[in-house]
Amino acid sequence: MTVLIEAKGLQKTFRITKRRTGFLGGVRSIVDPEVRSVEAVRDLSLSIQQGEMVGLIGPNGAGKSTTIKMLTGILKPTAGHLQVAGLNPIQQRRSLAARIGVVFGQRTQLWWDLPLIDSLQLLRHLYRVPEIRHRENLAQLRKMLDLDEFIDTPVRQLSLGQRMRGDLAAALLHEPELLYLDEPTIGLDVIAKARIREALLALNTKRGTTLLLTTHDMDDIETLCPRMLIIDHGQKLYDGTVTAIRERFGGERTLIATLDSASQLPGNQQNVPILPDLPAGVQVLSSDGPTLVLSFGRETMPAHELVAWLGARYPLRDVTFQEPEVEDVIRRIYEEGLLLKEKAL
Ligand SMILES: Nc1ncnc2c1ncn2[C@@H]1O[C@H](COP(=O)(O)OP(=O)(O)OP(=O)(O)O)[C@@H](O)[C@H]1O
Repeated sequence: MTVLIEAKGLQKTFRITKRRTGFLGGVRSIVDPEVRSVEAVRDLSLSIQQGEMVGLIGPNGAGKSTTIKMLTGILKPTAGHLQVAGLNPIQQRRSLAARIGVVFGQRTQLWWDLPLIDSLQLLRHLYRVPEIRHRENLAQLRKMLDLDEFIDTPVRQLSLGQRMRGDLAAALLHEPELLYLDEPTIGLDVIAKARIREALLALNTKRGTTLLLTTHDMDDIETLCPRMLIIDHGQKLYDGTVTAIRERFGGERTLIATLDSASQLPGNQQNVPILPDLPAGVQVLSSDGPTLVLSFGRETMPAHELVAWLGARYPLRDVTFQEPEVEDVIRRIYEEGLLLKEKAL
């Protein structure tokens, strides 16, 4: 396995000059500036192998964009060691540009007034791609991203989803081995999101392209990224799978049991059924006719034991389980600072 991104103790501190108010304040700000430091990225270490698909998530201001900008050579780290594709992003920025592609969901690298095809032709010269290679590549991308229906349309007239497919094509024309995507599905409808995700998966399987994406959409992570990095306050707080984080912080699971319709359960005043001798850690949340909704902790009781307990006492017709939504788990992690607390211990 080849390591494509290697960062050790990466640090980025911005120095911001605070402006004082009023005329005299303005003069004082020039003579005696008040400087404040923002530690956007702190002691970040990570290693990404060729062919991986990694999601970078974190709340607003966590340090995601700053990290990506350092990895692409746009920003110089304040401290730490960084190698991308065997290169130093700052000292070898031009060589690195030929090996990576970048897509920003909120910005475009296409020429607004030109038909998409013209932008895709122009980029050949910017990236200095030989003509034959460019032609073959463009043909492949037209097919993979379904560009033909709008390739002759000026970029300003494209829908957001079409423009995003155009931007992806633009970033892939020089066949980068590593693609950074910043919010690739932002603002897209469900169908357009699905198309982008399909294209990214195809890119990874067919070309073996390594993907590193930042997103606030947990569906992007669930469909695309076996590995997820969570950063907050500039620190890496988690590096692992979505499943594992759900197991650690997912809290209660839900069991929906449908009993034989004839069975009657005695209820309390709020009409929530009372199940005598309910095992510890299990709670009745609600009921609707023969359907019971129970919550139970994943540590306190294995799911099959709860089904066996119910089945021994009530005529069961059907059972289904619901895991907490990853979206909710991540929201709790941010709001309650769960990983930050762990790191501080
Ligand atoms: N050029 C800059 N000058 C000063 N401070 C900056 C600069 N760029 C980012 N910051 C600060 O660094 C911190 C991290 O910002 P960054 O843009 O990396 O966060 P992010 O995780 O990408 O956020 P979002 O999800 O909102 O895009 C923030 O406090 C931000 O205000």
